[in-house]
Parts: sequence; structure tokens; C-alpha cells
Amino acid sequence: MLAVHFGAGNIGRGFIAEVLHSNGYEICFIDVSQPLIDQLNEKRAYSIRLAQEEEETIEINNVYGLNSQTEESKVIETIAQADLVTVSVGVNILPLIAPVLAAGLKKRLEVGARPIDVIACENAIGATTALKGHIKDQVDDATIWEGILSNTGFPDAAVDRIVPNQSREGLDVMVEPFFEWVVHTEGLKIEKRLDGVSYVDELTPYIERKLYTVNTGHACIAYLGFVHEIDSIAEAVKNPTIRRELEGVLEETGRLLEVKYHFEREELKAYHQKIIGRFENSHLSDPVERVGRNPMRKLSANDRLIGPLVQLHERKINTQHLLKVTAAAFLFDVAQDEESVQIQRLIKERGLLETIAEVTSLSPDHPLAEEIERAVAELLNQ
Ligand SMILES: NC(=O)c1ccc[n+]([C@@H]2O[C@H](COP(=O)([O-])OP(=O)(O)OC[C@H]3O[C@@H](n4cnc5c(N)ncnc54)[C@H](O)[C@@H]3O)[C@@H](O)[C@H]2O)c1
Ligand SMILES: O=P(O)(O)OC[C@@H](O)[C@@H](O)[C@H](O)[C@H](O)CO
Repeated sequence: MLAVHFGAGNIGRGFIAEVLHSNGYEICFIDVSQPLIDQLNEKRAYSIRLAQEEEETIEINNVYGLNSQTEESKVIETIAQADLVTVSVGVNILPLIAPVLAAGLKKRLEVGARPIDVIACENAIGATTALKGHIKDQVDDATIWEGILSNTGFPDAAVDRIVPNQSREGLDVMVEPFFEWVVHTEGLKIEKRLDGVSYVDELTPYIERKLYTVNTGHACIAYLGFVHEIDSIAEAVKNPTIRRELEGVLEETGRLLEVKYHFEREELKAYHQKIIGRFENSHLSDPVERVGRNPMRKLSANDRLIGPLVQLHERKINTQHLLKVTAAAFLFDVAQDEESVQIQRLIKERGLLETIAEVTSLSPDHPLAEEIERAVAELLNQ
């Protein structure tokens, strides 16, 4: 069995590949980083090390790589022969991989290939659905699109495992021991179920619980860690002020999950404790810069900050902690992070309130926009 996986980065090598490998797949990684592709083709294997007291290593073999920019026709051929396509490139990159994916799925129709599923494993609500839309945009002919749809499943998914950036050399990956991969059964075309994956009939509560707890909590530590000039997540979570904010933020998003999806309070509390323990993992070295990366994406309307903030505001539930974290995201300023640089430039050119409106899609006279503005001022005056 062959799986094509787009994105040989942290989560691709450190999580998705482990599950695919343990289910007996050969893995073809598609990436744009030639050094990564060269190493995959030279070594054909790498190890995943678990960040825990007792060292444990998992060997991943039967892997190779293709560069989607320079080996497009090979990528199309490989998609045509594959049994599964998975993706973890980042939501902003999904439109860029759509043309080659569309060509590969079209090729499958021409050669009469078996049905296949395409699963995007990104931190976003509805990432596979978004990818499906980008692929559709690449197919002009309605009959071909109908053919692709009848032969291809596009299930949404939620993925959870902390995989920090790795050292520049080598393919080996250090990951936390925990992982969770949940796939929506609706939209699946293939019968095979992967060991290590949970299949659910309703995905939204799971993905929102994950995004608004793990990722909102993570963003809280990263942005407040940055404000407090702390480098790593494990260090920042030990800071009493940040810890208080983290607990406050999880309480707020927990309230939303409780009223919206009727998650049990006790169940959510246990989930919070488990997640805080994961953030505290001192065997992982995860800089606040990685976790805070792409603040424009993280501050967009449906993501981990504005998403819960607006929904809590609509329900008249307190959001003081979320407001503080959102404000801190506007202070994230990392030279290598283009989105943070762009936010700082926008603030200089157009002022804070207009920047808040532009980045979050809130209207400038929305009470939350003004409250975020006030929270930024408070952070600056601390
Ligand atoms: N790292 C984590 O802890 C984690 C956990 C859960 C989900 N995620 C999500 O997984 C996705 C990937 O995150 P990551 O941490 O692995 O990032 P990453 O930067 O380590 O990996 C992304 C990979 O995609 C490749 N890429 C970029 N453009 C491409 C293109 N056009 N075609 C093919 N490959 C391309 C990059 O070269 C890189 O190797 C993101 O959506 C992230 O939110 C990450
Ligand atoms: O990947 P991002 O940029 O959406 O978010 C950064 C981290 O919060 C994220 O990568 C977590 O490590 C991951 O989502 C844990 O499952």
C-alpha cells in the first residue's frame, strides 16, 4: 500500500508517517525542500524519538521523497497509483498544492484507479473541505469534477501531537509521546480504517475542543511568553502570571465548549490538566516563536483566538483572559516571522484599531475590537 503525504515537516515526519508506517504503508513524501527530499531518498528511513524520561525510538522505513516543484509529473503519477493521500503543509499552503493534486486525481479517473481519500491534517476547522474547494477551482470541466468526487473522499480531520521544529540536519524527529488523530467518517470513500486513528460521525466538537483548548492554550503561553521575554513553552508555563492566564483562558473556552457541545465540566477539567502536563514536558524544547508563528493566521476570524472570543461575546460570557492573549498576539514581533512583521508595519502605518479590524475581520466599531485595543494598551503599560 502506498500513501502520498504532502509536507515532510514536523507533523508529517513526526506524526502522520508514524501512523501510516505502523499500518503498513510505504510513504512518498511530497515537499518543496530539496535537501529534505535528497535525505529521504538517500536514507529511506529515519527515527522518531519520544520526549519522555525513558528513551523510546520508533524506526520509520520504506519512505522516499519527491519535489512537487521540480518533479511534478512524477508526483501526478504517484498520486494516480496511491491508496491514500494525507497533507500537513499549513493551511496557507493548501491552495498551492491544489493544482498538482487536481492533476493527480484527474489522472486516477483516466486510469480507472480505485477510490481514494484525501485527508488534510492541519490546525484548522474544515481544512480538508477547504482543500477540496481549492482542488475544485483547478478543474474546469464539470463532468471531470463529478468523476473526481465520485472517486475521492475528502474527510475533515483533527490532529494533535506537539512536534517542535527539529535541528536543521537529519531526518530524525523528537515528538511528545501523546497523539490523537480524529477523522470524520462522512466523506470517506475507502473502507480501510487506520489503527491509531479514531473515526467519528461528528467532528466539529472534537476539532473545536482541540483548537480552542490545546491551541488557544498554547497561543496563550507563546504570546505572553514572548511579552515576558521567555524563550520556551516549558519555561513560560512555569511563570505564575502566565500560568494564571492559561488557566483563565482554558476556563473561558471551556465554558464555550460546555454550552455549545455539552461537554461535561469534569471531563473538560481533566482534559485541561492533561494538556497543561503536555505543555510542561521538559524533554521537549519548543520555542515560543514556533508556537506563536503566523499571528495573522492565528488572529483570523475562525481560528483559536477570535473564534472563541466572538462566540463567548455573543453568549455574554466573560472573556478577559482571551482578550489579554489576543492583545499579546498583536505584540508578537519576530524578525523571521513575516506575518508578525506585517502586523507591526500595519500598526505603524494605520494605527492599532484599524490593524485589529483588518487582521481579525471585526468591524472597527465592534466592542471586541475596542476591548482588544484597550488590552494592548494595558499590556504595554505593565
Ligand atoms: N508541529 C505541530 O506540533 C503540529 C501539530 C498538529 C498540527 N500541526 C499542523 O500541521 C501543519 C504542518 O505543521 P508543521 O509543524 O509540520 O510545519 P512544518 O513547517 O514543519 O512542515 C510543513 C512542510 O510543508 C512543506 N511545504 C511547504 N510548501 C509546500 C508545498 N507547496 N508542497 C509541499 N510541501 C510544502 C515545508 O517545506 C515543510 O517541510 C500545520 O497546519 C500545523 O498547524 C502541527
Ligand atoms: O501549528 P500552529 O502554528 O497552528 O500552532 C502552533 C502549535 O500550537 C501547534 O503546532 C501545536 O503544537 C499542535 O497543534 C499540537 O497538536
